[in-house]
Amino acid sequence: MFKIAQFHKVSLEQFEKDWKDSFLGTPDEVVRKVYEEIRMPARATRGSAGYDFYSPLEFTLEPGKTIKIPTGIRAEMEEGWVLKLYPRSGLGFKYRLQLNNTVGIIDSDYFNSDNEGHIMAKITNDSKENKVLQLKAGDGFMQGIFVQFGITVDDEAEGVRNGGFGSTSR
Ligand SMILES: O=c1ccn([C@H]2C[C@H](O)[C@@H](COP(=O)(O)OP(=O)(O)OP(=O)(O)O)O2)c(=O)[nH]1
Repeated sequence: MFKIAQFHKVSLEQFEKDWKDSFLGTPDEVVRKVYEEIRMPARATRGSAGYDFYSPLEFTLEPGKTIKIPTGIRAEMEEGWVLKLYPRSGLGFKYRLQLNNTVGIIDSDYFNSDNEGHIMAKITNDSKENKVLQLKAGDGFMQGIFVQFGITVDDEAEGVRNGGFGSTSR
């Protein structure tokens, strides 16, 4: 096993900012309680590849609907590794739960961004059978897998990331 990463919580200040961006008008004390109860991602078994990410809130997602979840989590990892995010298989099977970006790519240098490398999850219930997804706070909804990658022999990338979602072409 390669022990190359560590999950952390983002700061309360960063969490409040990103939470209010998704859920405008949430009272401060509610955001603080959500923050305190954030569960760190964990593997279910010794042989599991995926770290389950747990929902910080209870929510219902009708077919066709989307939600952006600030996870409260940042991932520190060695260079040469990437954290890939996927829906939990069970929810994919039942509800065709999708990440809007199909697979979430968390770069190792996202960790030092101004937003602390706060991992966001945008998910959609893509059920074709009209199934309504209901999750409680603390339920796993997504899994993250650390993967090692290579680069080309003539690679000269030297830029420094700050942020995500198109940040490197801004
Ligand atoms: O589901 C996701 C996917 C990405 N990110 C963050 C981490 C990642 O390091 C950063 C940029 O993601 P990516 O490289 O996939 O985005 P891009 O559209 O190629 O933009 P960039 O130019 O910032 O690389 O956004 C998330 O928080 N959640």
